[in-house]
Amino acid sequence: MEETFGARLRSRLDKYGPLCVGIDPSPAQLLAWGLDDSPAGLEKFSRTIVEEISDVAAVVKPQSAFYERWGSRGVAVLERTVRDLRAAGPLVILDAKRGDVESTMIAYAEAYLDPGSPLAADALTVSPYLGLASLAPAIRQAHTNDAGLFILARTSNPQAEQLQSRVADQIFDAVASLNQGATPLGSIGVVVGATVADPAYDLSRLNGPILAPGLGVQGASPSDLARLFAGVRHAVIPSVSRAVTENPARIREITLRYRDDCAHHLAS
Ligand SMILES: O=C(O)c1cc(=O)[nH]c(=O)n1[C@@H]1O[C@H](COP(=O)(O)O)[C@@H](O)[C@H]1O
Repeated sequence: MEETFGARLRSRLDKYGPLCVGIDPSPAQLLAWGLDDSPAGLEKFSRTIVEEISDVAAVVKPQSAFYERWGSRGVAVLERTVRDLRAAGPLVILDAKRGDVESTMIAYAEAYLDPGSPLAADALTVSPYLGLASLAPAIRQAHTNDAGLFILARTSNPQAEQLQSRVADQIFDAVASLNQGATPLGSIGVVVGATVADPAYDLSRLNGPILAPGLGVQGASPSDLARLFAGVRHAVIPSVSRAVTENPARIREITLRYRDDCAHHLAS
């Protein structure tokens, strides 16, 4: 039997330090690199990041939207990127934020979490806004395939608070019960933005990973992590995309700097 996603994540974070590098090949990023906004540009951007950081980043998170812009040619680049990353070592969280009625959720779960799928990743971001129970097929698929999920709970964008603050605790309760008894870490994670001013949530019950995007361009810095995630620092995966990848000549250097800064601020 393979190790669970939570176990693989625990050992990768322990070995490489707490950081997820996001691959977000937006038109602006491609332009900054002097690349065409085209599938060939996506390919060069993605391949360069895979080569620069696979041996130093615990986790990598490609953003599906930027590949989907190019239809099947973009998705083909995403497939290669996910496959190359997994072969090189990092765990891959595919950021597609899927969520739908149960029957459709079965298909999303197969598309991203079945090891036989061309887009199979280690974990997927999912949205709970069709009801936590609608995510059941993805949870089943994750458990069957030793994969993981990251459920949006309190996202990094300023528009999120009014809606999400009403339901975030329900999501944390559900995730806590899904991860009960898992060692060394559950495979069902949550997303809590590093930009959140005062979360006031008890995250210690989760027994699962916390993906924390929002570092860099969205305004959070590694020093925010310690206060925000006091008591659960060992389970945090800080995530940064544009701030690490905007200059192709400095990807590795800036990745190492973020990684070491995050490790410093998350040391318990
Ligand atoms: O699920 C995510 O990764 C995510 C959740 C969230 O709350 N906020 C957030 O920014 N993200 C994603 O993380 C990335 C952030 O990119 P940067 O702002 O360039 O670091 C984007 O791909 C977002 O879609």
